[in-house]
Amino acid sequence: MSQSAEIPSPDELNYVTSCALPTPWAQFTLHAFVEKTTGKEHLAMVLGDIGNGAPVLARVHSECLTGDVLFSQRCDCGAQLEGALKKIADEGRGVLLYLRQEGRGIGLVNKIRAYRLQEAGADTVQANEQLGFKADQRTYGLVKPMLEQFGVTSLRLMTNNPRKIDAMTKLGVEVAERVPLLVNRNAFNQYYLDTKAAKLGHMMTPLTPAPVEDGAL
Ligand SMILES: Nc1nc2c(ncn2[C@@H]2O[C@H](COP(=O)(O)OP(=O)(O)OP(=O)(O)O)[C@@H](O)[C@H]2O)c(=O)[nH]1
Ligand SMILES: [Zn+2]
Repeated sequence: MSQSAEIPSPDELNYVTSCALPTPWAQFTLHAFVEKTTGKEHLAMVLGDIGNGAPVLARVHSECLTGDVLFSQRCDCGAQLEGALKKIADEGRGVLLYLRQEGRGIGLVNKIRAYRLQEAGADTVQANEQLGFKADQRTYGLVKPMLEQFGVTSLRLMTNNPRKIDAMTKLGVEVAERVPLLVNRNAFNQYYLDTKAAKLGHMMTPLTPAPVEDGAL
């Protein structure tokens, strides 16, 4: 399980350009970056004044073509993407980084291989390992220079993944608050979500409100 957070040298990432991106929930600005060594195109969707120093509502989202685009119910990615954009729109301020590390870093075709192994009985971690990969091959080093582009140093991070929070901290990006993103648990993904909680440490229990003291109401 590697989530190393090496900071790439500044010349590994090019900021290229931006455009308006109207969505059903708000009009974002879409910013394009290119990773020099791989040619991978990474994106940032920005809403409001995020460079004013206050912690920014943020989602660091890893690509999941099957969930984000093809409506797959095998995972929670598409619903998390939509939920995060809606939350940012509700607040009128925030950023979503869309990182092109499909399949926890193993790529789309290998993820489909992994799904086939899961249909034969492996869980999501075992399937990666049977293919010769670590459970999670992602890195988050690009997050720092992407956020620096917008003057952002502190996040209210929408995630259930404690290792993502650790990775941000190691990069020198403050996580001022974790905002849970619990969406779309269904019959097709409950084993996957339970495996993430059991083996990858995801926090899948809803935060309960603090108990109300007697006489407080
Ligand atoms: N290898 C593999 N990758 C998967 C599988 N299901 C989803 N993914 C990928 O996992 C990534 C999303 O990882 P998650 O652990 O769901 O989410 P996370 O971003 O780490 O955590 P959250 O912030 O709580 O959503 C995306 O890149 C998906 O393509 C699977 O069964 N096998
Ligand atoms: Zn997914």
